[in-house]
Amino acid sequence: MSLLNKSTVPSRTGFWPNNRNTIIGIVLLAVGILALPFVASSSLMNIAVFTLIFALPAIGLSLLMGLAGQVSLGQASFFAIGAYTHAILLSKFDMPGPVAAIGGVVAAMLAALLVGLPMLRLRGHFLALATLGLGFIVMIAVREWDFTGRTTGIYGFGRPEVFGIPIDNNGFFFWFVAPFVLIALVLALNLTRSRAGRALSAVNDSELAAESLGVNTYILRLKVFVLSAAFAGLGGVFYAYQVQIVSPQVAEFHVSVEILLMVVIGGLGSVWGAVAGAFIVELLSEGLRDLIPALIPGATGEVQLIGYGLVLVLVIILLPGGLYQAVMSAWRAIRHRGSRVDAGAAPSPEPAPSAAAVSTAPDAGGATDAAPAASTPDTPLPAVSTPLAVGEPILEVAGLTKRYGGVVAVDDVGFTVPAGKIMGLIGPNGAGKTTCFNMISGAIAPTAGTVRFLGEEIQGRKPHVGALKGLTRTFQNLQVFASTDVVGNVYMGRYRKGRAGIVRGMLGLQGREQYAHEEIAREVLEAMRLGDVAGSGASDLPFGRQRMMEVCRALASEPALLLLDEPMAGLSGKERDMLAALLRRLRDAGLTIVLVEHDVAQVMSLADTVAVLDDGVLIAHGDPETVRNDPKVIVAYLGTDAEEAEAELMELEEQA
Ligand SMILES: Nc1ncnc2c1ncn2[C@@H]1O[C@H](COP(=O)(O)OP(=O)(O)OP(=O)(O)O)[C@@H](O)[C@H]1O
Repeated sequence: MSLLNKSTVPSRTGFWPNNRNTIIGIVLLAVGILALPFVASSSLMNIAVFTLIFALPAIGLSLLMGLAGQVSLGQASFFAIGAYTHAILLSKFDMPGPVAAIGGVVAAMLAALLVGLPMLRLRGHFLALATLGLGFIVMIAVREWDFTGRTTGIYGFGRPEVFGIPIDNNGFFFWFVAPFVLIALVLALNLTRSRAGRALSAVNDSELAAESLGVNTYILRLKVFVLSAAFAGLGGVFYAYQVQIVSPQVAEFHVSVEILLMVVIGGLGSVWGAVAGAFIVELLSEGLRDLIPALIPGATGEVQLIGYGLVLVLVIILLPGGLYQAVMSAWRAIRHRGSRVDAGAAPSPEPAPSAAAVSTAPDAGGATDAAPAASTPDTPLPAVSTPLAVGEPILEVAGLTKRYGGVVAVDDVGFTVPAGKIMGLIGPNGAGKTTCFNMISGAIAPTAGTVRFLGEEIQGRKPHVGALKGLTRTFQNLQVFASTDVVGNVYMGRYRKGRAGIVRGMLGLQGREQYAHEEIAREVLEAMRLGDVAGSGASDLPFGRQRMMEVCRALASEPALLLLDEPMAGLSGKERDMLAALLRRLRDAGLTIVLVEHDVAQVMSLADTVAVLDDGVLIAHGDPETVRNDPKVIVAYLGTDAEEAEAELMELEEQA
């Protein structure tokens, strides 16, 4: 079983991990680790051992902060829990080393579960505060509790042995820890590139969009928090072995700051960076230990913390992306220079237009002159799921109400959407259309009323509940996953169709599934004429193309019900026509669509039924012809003067 992602299905563009580079990196690191004890001085060996020990909690924190976007100020508490549990199991319960080590890791994970269960439901910086609090609780508890040896700590346990050989010098210990760090590194790298890792990044970019594609953000964050604690606990186990005494010092706040510094110096989100950061902080710590007493006679640990603080501030100001950013910039500069030299030596025949050039074409909507591909019946159509026969009720909304204080945004709205049909939801600005969508999709909870999707009540449930059953949406205010490219965004649409979780992701056992989903994402992009920008950064696209990309992302999920919130806003005329043609074809293929749109002419020509909201109230619902001629709609939607409104309607009809 390989620990690296592997698949017999190749990725066409390197969207998925470049295993070759990872393997080269790991092999170089392993060779360095093997050689170091032969060449390093004893002080360098000491730094190297602590680098490996602290690389473990740093890797864990980099997953939590860089990938999941959750700040923890208490990584030292999980490190300490791992160290104390291990030491106690060894010294007080005479447990074998491996069992005590597993005990240390499990105890750290359980503590994380206890803290994470309530805290990860909250948004913002609550986790940072909770972990800070946990850090103080652990520190005070171990200092005051007889069982943990109060200020003296736990000591008197043996060193590890491998095949009867005691690991009793720095060189051996370094080799003893190294395989665990290498494995942790590979597992973490695999995770960042896996379905779960991509989902975590997506949650970090837009929690709402990720939820709306089926990601259970709470559970995913909780899992990565517990995983991060497991890495920290393992680091604590090795620390206990190396130092041979576990005292309250290990749980102090400055240890958490050190680990945080490692991750920030290395570059948030870069697993390699966390290891490099661990080395730099250990060097720095050694340097500050000598430098600070020389500068300030009698200075102790607290002053060292000021040194860390200064470095942290400097890194954040001067190099916010850390070492990772610096190395990547240097690498890009070298490659750029290399390609310039090549170009000067031998001019290439016909340079292909770059994706970036395509994406930044002057046409704001990104439209091209060629005939819209998706409007022709022979162009491929994204798959849809059709759980019901055409005409059966797929979405039933009753008494839906949303109050914001005195404002009634949506007032007792009810309608039924039949499967395989398009329903237009129109109304003047502020009528309550988006609020309705938000309640149907689960983005907000209604004050009253019910939403039934495929016969199940989903009102007040998180968006992933409906999404997993096939309810997908787009957003009026675009929700782009800015940290990835266009195909990466559309791949996330496939989330509900995937199965691989965190463990499979870490073990790299999901390549086939990933590549298959990537292929589907590309096919959807091709069908929507976005294939040329598949590799471009999502946030580099012009507005109109970002909107189309969101539609692609929703379609990639093979929805049964698609909620489109103003999908035509910002699109060029040709793109609107293309989208309208595509929606018709999707409807004919069995997809149910609810469309909020200000382009009334398009809605009237597209929709099978139209519902009209005005001031939160449903004032009309029926076929387009009836709705168009409804006096309430004419007055409420187009103005108070009925004659003028009639004239405008005629104009719209002509346009349609
Ligand atoms: N979070 C909120 N707090 C208070 N009022 C809100 C909130 N969200 C929406 N509203 C109000 O609810 C009403 C309906 O807003 P909503 O955005 O649903 O309308 P809309 O029909 O989608 O408008 P538009 O076509 O301009 O997007 C508006 O009066 C709006 O100001």
